[in-house]
Amino acid sequence: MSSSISPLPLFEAMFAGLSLPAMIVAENSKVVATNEGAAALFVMPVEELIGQRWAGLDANSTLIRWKGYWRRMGEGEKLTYVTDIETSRQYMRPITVEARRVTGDYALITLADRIEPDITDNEIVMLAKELRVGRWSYNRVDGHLEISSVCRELIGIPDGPVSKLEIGQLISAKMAETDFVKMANAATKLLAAPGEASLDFVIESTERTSLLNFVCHSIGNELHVTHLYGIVRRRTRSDGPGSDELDKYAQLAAFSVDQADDIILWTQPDDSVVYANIAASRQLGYGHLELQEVGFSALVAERDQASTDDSWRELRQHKNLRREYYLRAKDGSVCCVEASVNYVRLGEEEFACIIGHDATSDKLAAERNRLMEFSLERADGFIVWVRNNGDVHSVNNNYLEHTGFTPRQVEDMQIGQVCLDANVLDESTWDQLRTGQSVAMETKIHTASGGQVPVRAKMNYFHHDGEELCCLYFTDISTERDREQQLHLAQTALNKTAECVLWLDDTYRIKYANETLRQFLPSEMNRYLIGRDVLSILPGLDRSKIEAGEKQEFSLTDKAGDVHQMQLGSSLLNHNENRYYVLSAKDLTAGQQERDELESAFTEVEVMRDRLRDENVSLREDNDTKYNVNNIITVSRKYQKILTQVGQVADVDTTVLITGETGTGKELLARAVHQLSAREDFPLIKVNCAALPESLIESELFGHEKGAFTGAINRKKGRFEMADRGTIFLDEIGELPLDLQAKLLRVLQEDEFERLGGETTIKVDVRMIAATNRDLEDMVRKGKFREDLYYRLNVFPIHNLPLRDRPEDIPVLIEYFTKKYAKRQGKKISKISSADIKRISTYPFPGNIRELENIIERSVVLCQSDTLSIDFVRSSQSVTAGGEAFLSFEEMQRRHILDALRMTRGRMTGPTGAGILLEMNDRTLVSKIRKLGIEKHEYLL
Ligand SMILES: Nc1ncnc2c1ncn2[C@@H]1O[C@H](COP(=O)(O)OP(=O)(O)OP(=O)(O)O)[C@@H](O)[C@H]1O
Repeated sequence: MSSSISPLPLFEAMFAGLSLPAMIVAENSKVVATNEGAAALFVMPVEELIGQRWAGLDANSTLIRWKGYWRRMGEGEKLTYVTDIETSRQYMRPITVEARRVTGDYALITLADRIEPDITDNEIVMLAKELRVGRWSYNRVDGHLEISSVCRELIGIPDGPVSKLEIGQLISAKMAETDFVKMANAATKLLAAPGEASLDFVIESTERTSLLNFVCHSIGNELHVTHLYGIVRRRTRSDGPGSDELDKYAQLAAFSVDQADDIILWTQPDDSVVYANIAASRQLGYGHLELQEVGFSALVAERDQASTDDSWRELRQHKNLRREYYLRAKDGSVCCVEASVNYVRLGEEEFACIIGHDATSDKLAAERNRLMEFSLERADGFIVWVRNNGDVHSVNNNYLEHTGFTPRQVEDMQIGQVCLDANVLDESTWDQLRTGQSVAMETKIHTASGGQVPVRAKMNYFHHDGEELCCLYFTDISTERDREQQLHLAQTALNKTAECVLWLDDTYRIKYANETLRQFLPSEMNRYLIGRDVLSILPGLDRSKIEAGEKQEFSLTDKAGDVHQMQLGSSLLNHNENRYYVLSAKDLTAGQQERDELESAFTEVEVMRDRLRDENVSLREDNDTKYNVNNIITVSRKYQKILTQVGQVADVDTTVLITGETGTGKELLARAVHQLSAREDFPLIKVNCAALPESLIESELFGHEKGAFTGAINRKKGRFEMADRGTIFLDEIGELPLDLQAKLLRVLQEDEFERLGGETTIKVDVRMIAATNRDLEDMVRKGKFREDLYYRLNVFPIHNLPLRDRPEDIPVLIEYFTKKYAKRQGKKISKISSADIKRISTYPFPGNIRELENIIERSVVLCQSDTLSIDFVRSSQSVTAGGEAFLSFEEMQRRHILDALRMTRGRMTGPTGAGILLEMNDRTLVSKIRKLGIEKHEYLL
């Protein structure tokens, strides 16, 4: 240091060796001394500076301003301000000035270059930013925490003041639990004693996931750690102790495993868990360290050391296994994990690396799907899924089975080919479906054979795989419709019958009353009829007779006050495990009315006859369907009563006994009962008891086991078994041998029997209808028919009328049979000779409708024109053997048998019977007599 003037001797000593730029300035602002530091700032020698005015060197000052500073310094104030000085190179240099008075006449000015510290600070910040290194420090003594902006950015801490607690919460939310535990452990160690730590962790944010490196130092004195500081930076290629490629891949692998969606667990033969990734910790609800503590056996239900050893043995052998584990989470819930278990050996150590995924929801979904499929394929309904352009998407099996379409045909189908109503799925229906409502309607669906099935359709909307679908669920309502119709017919018949019909329950309360009865009763009584005790309506009735099924007479006063004498019959019905009494009462005083009705029926017949007589009347196009129930043709009012009985009994499971002469249509009635019953969809099995050889009847009815008798080479089902759930029709029941009558009775009573040669008891659910043209009551009296069986069969008797008692049916039957046989024989017959109809109508028809049918069939065969002449001559009794007409073979047999019967006084069988005379087996003769329609009155005259 050098100076020209040295006003103060201390000056040299003060400035010696100081690099701090300084100068002594007098009150007049002249520099009286300075040093090398100051000279360096001004880039000029010390000598040049001395003598210059400070107010001039300070580029922003003037003498006046200097005077002002001087005065303020005189009041003891130290002045600090920033300004610029002009260097010898004429650059302005920013500096910070500190000035204070050192004596009365001088001031000491020290100068600091503002460029260098700013540059250094900025350089550090720039570097930190560039390298993405964040600084942080924590002063434990005063609690001050400082976090640099880079550090905040890397971790995701918002700007502004944050507390330690907030930082802890923020970090734990963004960090995997395993990492957070690692970091907390490191911090605990560093707070206990000075040291350093470096660890990697993953920060997850919505924008990205970053792998960061955290370096921390702690310093302090002998007593405690006072400071923690460190950096946070992004993990880069050159970071960490191993900076080679291997290390990079190891870190990437570790990261991937940690973050994988699959559950990854590494276990060892002692069932310890050495590693669990984030997904495993999260799924099982255990922290990383907790999992290591509890071990694998605590997670797997029913696992003990023996089963662990077995698993390890298997794993060592196969190296890779597929397993399904039910893992128990910390909260007790169980999840199903489908895993691949891999065997890994590192040196001496063995590991099982379990990689699996939570299959609980998959399993539930798969199970639900299986159940859905199962239900759909077994659904009674037909299911069709349709796209919103009308294309069929898919159908269920039931649809294919019932419509007969093949899956291939269905692929190209449109809704219009599925159901009759092509607009069933129009835009407005789709709109309605989209709101979540289901739409229902009745329509018909097409079958592959061109038929149509009436259905009820229910439509529902659903969205599947980005596609709009409508699920149409069709229910077949054809049986429902038929049944409704049948029910309607039966009810109408019941209401139209001339008899009053009542059903009572077993406490004699009225369950049903038909219209005919209601006509008698005053309206207020009608209103409350159902549920009332029958005696309160018909007080004259005798309960005990109802119970015994005996006939009784009582008087009934009608609403007009007229008294009617009624005859009542009753029968007991068992239906659906309930007992009912069916009462029917006939108005005996209504004889006149009946005669009137008969007369009007005759008039009707007369009209019809007239029409036919009216010169070869044309055949009508259709039979009057009003009288056509299951092909039973009649216009007779008397016959209507029989049909009413059929309607009454059809739907109750009662045994029916149909009696009547041969050929009157007993079998037809039996079929009608079956068809109108709920058993209609099951078989009606007919057994002709007269036509079976005696030795085979038993095996026919009840079946036989293999080897039961010679010729029984196979096991065979009997008719009763075949009729299970349906109806068995025992025709000619009067011909059943006595021993079989006993067996039949057992079936009737207990619904069970054994096969011939068999020991197993077979149970069946069969409804029985029996028919006979014999007088069973008479047979009972003569001991030829079991009385108990007779009562059992006679629960609901229907007596069929001979044709001669309903001659009004003859013309319509002729018409019916003519059409039937003309069609069958491919003939065109449009008229019938009216003279012939007149002639034949007086014939007594011992063979009844069958005989008439045969006559018409034969006439149609012989018919050569469009007008039918009835070939009546050959059947007529008026033709004698010696007459011009040649007798038919049948008629000749008939007469021959009649002659034999007359000779034996009607005895058919046995040593003095007609069978011996005719050299015919008794059974064949009986059957023949019946077939030919030979009646008692013909030979017992
Ligand atoms: N009302 C009717 N309408 C049309 N056809 C009838 C009618 N009644 C009977 N038939 C016909 O007459 C023939 C004889 O009827 P069915 O066999 O039912 O009589 P059946 O009384 O059972 O005779 P059998 O006692 O000899 O067994 C059958 O072809 C039947 O179709």
